[in-house]
Amino acid sequence: MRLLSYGEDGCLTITIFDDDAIPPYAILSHTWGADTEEVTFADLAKGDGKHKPNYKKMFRYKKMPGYKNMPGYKKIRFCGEQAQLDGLQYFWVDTCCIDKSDKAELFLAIQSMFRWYQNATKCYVYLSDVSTKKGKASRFSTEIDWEPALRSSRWFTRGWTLQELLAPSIVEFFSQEWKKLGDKKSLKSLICKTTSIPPEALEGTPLSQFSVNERLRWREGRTTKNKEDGAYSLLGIFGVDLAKVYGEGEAGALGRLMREIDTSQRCLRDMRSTDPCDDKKRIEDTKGGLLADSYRWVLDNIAFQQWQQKPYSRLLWVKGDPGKGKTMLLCGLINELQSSMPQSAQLSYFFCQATDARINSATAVLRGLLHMLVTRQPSLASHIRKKYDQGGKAMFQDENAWVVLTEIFEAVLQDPNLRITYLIIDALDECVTNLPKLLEFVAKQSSASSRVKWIVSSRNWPDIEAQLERAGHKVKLSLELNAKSIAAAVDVFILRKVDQLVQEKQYKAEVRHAVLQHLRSNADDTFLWVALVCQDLKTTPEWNVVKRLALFPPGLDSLYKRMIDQISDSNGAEICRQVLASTAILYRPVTVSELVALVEQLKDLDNLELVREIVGFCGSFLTLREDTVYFVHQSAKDFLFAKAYDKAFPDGSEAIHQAIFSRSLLILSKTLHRDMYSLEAPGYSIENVKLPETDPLAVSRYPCVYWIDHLYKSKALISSVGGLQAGDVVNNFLRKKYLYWLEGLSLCKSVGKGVDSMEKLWSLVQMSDQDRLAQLVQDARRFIMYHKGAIEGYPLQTYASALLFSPTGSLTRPLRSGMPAAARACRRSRAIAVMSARLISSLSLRCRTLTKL
Ligand SMILES: Nc1ncnc2c1ncn2[C@@H]1O[C@H](COP(=O)(O)OP(=O)(O)OP(=O)(O)O)[C@@H](O)[C@H]1O
Repeated sequence: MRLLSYGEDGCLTITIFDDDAIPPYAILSHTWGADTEEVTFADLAKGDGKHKPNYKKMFRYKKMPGYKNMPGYKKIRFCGEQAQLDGLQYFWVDTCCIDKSDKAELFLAIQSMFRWYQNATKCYVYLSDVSTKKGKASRFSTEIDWEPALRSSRWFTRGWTLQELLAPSIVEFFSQEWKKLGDKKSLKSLICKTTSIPPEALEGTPLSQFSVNERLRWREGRTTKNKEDGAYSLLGIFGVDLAKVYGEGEAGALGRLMREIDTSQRCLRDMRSTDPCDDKKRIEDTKGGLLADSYRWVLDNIAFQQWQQKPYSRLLWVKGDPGKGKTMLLCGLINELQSSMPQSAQLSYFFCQATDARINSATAVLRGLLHMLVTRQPSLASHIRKKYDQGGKAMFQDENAWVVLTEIFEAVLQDPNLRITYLIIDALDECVTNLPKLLEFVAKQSSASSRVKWIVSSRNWPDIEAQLERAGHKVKLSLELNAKSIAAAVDVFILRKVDQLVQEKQYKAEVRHAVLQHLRSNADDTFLWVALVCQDLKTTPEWNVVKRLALFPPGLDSLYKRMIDQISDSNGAEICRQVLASTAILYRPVTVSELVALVEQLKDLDNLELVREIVGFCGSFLTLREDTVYFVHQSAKDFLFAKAYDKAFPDGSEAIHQAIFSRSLLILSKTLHRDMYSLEAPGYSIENVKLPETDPLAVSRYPCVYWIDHLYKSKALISSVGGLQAGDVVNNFLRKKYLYWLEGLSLCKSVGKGVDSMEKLWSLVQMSDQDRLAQLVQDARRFIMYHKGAIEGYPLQTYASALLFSPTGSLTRPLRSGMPAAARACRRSRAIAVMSARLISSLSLRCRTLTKL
C-alpha cells in the first residue's frame, strides 16, 4: 500500500508498505473533479523515472513541485494537515496513491479498497460543495446553516462513497474551508435520512447482518463514472470478489455480482451448524442469567492481564472443577472483550455442549468459529470458497471434513489481512467427538499468529492438560488456585440469589439469615451447588425452608444423590425415572411434545401441562426453557451415568435406547408420506421451502434424524434374543417408508446425517447375520450416497431423478414409496404427456425462430 506523508521540509513523500507493516494512517473520501484537476500518481512520480514501484520494500519518491498548482492538490494538503493534527504521519488519497495506468495494480486496488478504508484510523470526507462561509448569514453570525448543502452534496450521489461511509469506524465530514462539520456518529440522523441507511449500519453492526436487498437499496440513486463500477463498488459491502471486466456493461457486472453473492451465501449457509450467539444467549438464560459481579474478578487477575497485555501470551486456559463457573466466566469475558476491543478487532466463539449433537464435535467447533469469523470479516471467505467451489456442502460433513476445515482455518489464520482476532472455545471437555484432534489443533495454532489470541476452558482433565502443555505462549488460570476470588464471587452470587428468594417468597428475617448461613457454610466455592439449592427452595413453602436446608449436604455429588433418592421415593417415581433416563440418552434437547411422542409412558397423557409437571418433579435434574427440556447442568447428567446408573437405568441404558428406537419407527410410520409439505413439483428447491403453519413433521424431526443412532446403541439387531424381530421391524420400515424417510431427511435438512446413519446401519447389519436385510440396507445405503446432492437440494427428487437414475437391479427402485401400481402407471402417463407437450411447444418455438432467421 502506498501512503503519503509530509517530510520535515514540507515536501510530499510517497512510501510503499508491505501488507503486514502498514502504519496507522488517515484516508480521504471525496468526489473526483475533472481529470485535469486531480493530482495523479504520474504527477507525483514525474521526473523520478528511475524508481519503479516495488511492493517488496519501502522507498521514497522525490518531491515534484509542479503538481502543487493543480486544484486537486488542495484536498491532498487538507488530508495531510488534518492527519498531522490528529497525530497521524501517513495518509492515503486515491487520486495519487494508485497507479491507474497499471491495470493489474488498479484491479488489486479496487479489490483492496474496502479494507483500506476499513483499516484507516480516520476517514476525512472532503466536501468541496459544502461551505460554511458563503451566502446569506444570519444577523448574529457570519456562518450559514450548512445542513441543507450537506444533505444535497454530490458526495451522497456517488457509488464509491457508499463504502467509504460504511467501512471506516471513524468518518469525519469537512467543508470546503476545511472546517469540521461533525462525524458519522454526530451526523447520524442526517446521514440516515439522506441515504436511507439504518443507524445500526453506521454504528458498526457487521454488514452481513443486513439482507442483500437492503444493502442493494443503499446504492439507489448513486452513480459511477464507469458503469461497471456500480457493481464493483459493492464488492466490499457484500464481502465478495469479482474479476474486473470493463466493457461488460452494468447489467453484466451486476448479474455476475448477484451470482457471486448467491454462491457465497449458500457457502455460508452450508457451513453454519449453529449460531454461537444464539447458543450463548440460550446458555445464559438456561443458567439463570449472567451476573457481572460474579465474573468481573477475572479482569484484575494476573494471568488474565498477562494474556491480554503481553504479545507473547496467546493462549489463556481457564480450568476448574464442575460448576465452578467457567462457562459463565467466558460469557462475561466475551461481553467485556466485545465492548472494550477496537472496532477493527473481531471475536469468534463457540460453546461445546455434550448434550447437543450439533455442538459436541471438533468439526462443529471449527465450523462455528469459521462461520462467525467470515461473517465478521467477509474477505476471509475466499479461503473457504477455494474448497467449497470444488467440494460443495459435502466438504463440511464427510469423512474428510476435519482435514479440509483445518486447512481452511490455517489459511485464515495466516491471512495477512486477518484483523486482530480473539477466538474463544468453552468446555473442551464437552467435545465428544475428536477431542484429541481439536486439542492438538489448538495447541499448534495458538502460537501461529501474533494477531490471534485464544481463550479455552475445560475441567481439570489430565488428558487436556497433557495436550495443551505442548502449546507455547500459554497462560493457565486455575479457578481452584484463585480460591479467594472465587469465594468472593460465589458470595456475591449467594447474596443475589437469596435476595431474589426473599422477594419472591417474602421470607422473614430469620429465614433469610438461616438460608444465607447454610449456603455460605456449604457452597465450597461452587456456584452450581448454590444455584441448585436455590432452585429447590423456590418451590419450598416458607414454613418448611429451614427444615429443608438440612437436606442439602455440601458437595455436588452428595446433593445429586439426595435428589435422585428423593425422586425414587416419590409417588411418580417410575414415570420420573423414565423421563430422566430418556432425556439423558437423547441426542439433543427436545420439546415437551417431542418428549411425549418419544417416551412410551407419556403417550396417554393428552395434556401437555401434566408432562410439564412431571418434568418439574425431576426439577433438580431437568429444567424447561421455551418448552424445551434441558438437563440443569452437564454435571447432573454425568452423575446419573457415573454414580446413579443402577437407579436411572435399572435395565441398562440399552433398554431405553431400544424403547426410543421403537417409538421412533412408530411415529415415522404414522407421519411419513409422499410430499409432506405439498411442494408438488420435483424441482421445488429446499431453499424455497417454508415451514407449514401446522408442521406435519413437528414430532417426527427427532426420530427422522436419530432413529438409527438409538437402534445402534440398543444393540437390538445383534442380540441373540430379539435380533430377528428387530431386523423384521427395520426391514418393514425400509420397504414401506424408505423413500418417504429420505424426503423427510431433506425437509429436516439432515441428508448428510442420513448418509452417516446408513453407514452405521450397514455396519450393524453386517454383524447381525441377516442376509436379506443386509442386501436391502446395502442397496439403500448406495441409493442415498449417490443421490444425496439431488435429494438434499430438492426433497421430491427422491421420487424423480433419484429413482430414474438408479440401476434397474436396485432393490430400492421397486420400493416406489409404496404407491399402488395402478396409481404409478397413471402418474407416469400423465408425466409423459406433460413432458411431450412441453417438448413440442419448445420445438415449435425453435422452428419459428429459425424460419424468421
Ligand atoms: N457469573 C455468573 N452469573 C450468574 N450465574 C453464575 C455465574 N457463574 C456461575 N453461575 C451459576 O453457576 C452455575 C454453574 O456455572 P457454569 O456452568 O459456568 O460452571 P462450569 O464451571 O462451566 O461447570 P462445568 O465444568 O460442569 O460445565 C450456572 O448454572 C449458574 O447458575
